[in-house]
Amino acid sequence: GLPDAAFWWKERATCCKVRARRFGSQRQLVVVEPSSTAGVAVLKLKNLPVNSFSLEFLTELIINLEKLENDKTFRGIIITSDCPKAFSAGVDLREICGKNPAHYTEYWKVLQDLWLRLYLSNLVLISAINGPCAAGGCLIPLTSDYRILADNPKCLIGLNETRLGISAPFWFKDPLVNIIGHRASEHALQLGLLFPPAEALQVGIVDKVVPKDQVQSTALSVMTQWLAIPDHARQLTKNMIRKPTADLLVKHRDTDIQNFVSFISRDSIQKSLQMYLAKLKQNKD
Ligand SMILES: CCCCCCCCCC/C=C\CC(=O)SCCNC(=O)CCNC(=O)[C@H](O)C(C)(C)COP(=O)(O)OP(=O)(O)OC[C@H]1O[C@@H](n2cnc3c(N)ncnc32)[C@H](O)[C@@H]1OP(=O)(O)O
Repeated sequence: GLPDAAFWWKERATCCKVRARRFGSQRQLVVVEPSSTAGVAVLKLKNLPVNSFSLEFLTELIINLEKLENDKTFRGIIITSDCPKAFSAGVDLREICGKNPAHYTEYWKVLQDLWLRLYLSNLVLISAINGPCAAGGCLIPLTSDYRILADNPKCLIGLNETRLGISAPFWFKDPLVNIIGHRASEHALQLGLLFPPAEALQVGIVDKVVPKDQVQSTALSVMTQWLAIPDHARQLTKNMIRKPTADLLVKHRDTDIQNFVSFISRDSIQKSLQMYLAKLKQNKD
């Protein structure tokens, strides 16, 4: 069972709803549609231009995931992007640059919430990665049960944090190690590698590479295979495999937040994030 996580979810769900009311935005940043396959929802990320994780976007994402988790008609979710430029550009650098410790604390808690909600989901999660996917953006694929990447040279995927002068948190590193192994993670994380599709498949950070126009249909056919397994057996097995990794975050959330806030508040870290953001703005196509 998941008593610790269940407790956190209940408490955090209330916080999310309060936060959602605070934003009161008219923009729909997450679109949920039923698919042609019964019991399967397609969740489209739509925070233009690059699905960077703003606090508002994270909040909307968590609320939608919670609704799907609690709706017994759904057994699986395909997560994809509705932004032509990216699957996700990861953490919105404006959320972790030039703000105060209270803001960093709130932001990190919400990012942890998203990770827990995804990693311990009872539903089958398939990432249909139809665009570039960098750093924090990999949170969704790495917590999914299966990853399909579009075969396009622009569709780079990986944890490139070190290139920004920061380090991926342990709860990004652990799923990566679980998926691609210790040595490959050591290499990929230290060098901040962003893998093009063929290399991503070879190292194992994705399970399948298909032409971009087949990502969605492939996700549906893979989902059908996963849904052929009785839910209770699959869920018990998923939980058995993932619980030790999830427990590390559940048990050390507060320390992790403190570490993040003190790390991100350093002048040297702020400077290198600002430089990276400025470089992104210069390198326009
Ligand atoms: C003791 C230790 C404790 C633990 C410490 C933890 C430390 C922190 C860990 C933080 C965890 C994760 C970090 C991250 O996720 S950082 C984000 C990393 N992301 C990236 O490197 C991707 C950056 N983006 C791109 O490479 C490209 O934008 C793209 C996705 C490939 C798309 O390219 P494009 O040419 O099609 O579009 P582009 O013009 O670049 O972008 C459009 C506009 O979007 C802005 N933008 C892009 N990415 C971000 C972002 N992540 N945050 C904010 N804004 C972003 C970009 O600047 C453009 O804006 P504008 O149009 O110029 O205004």
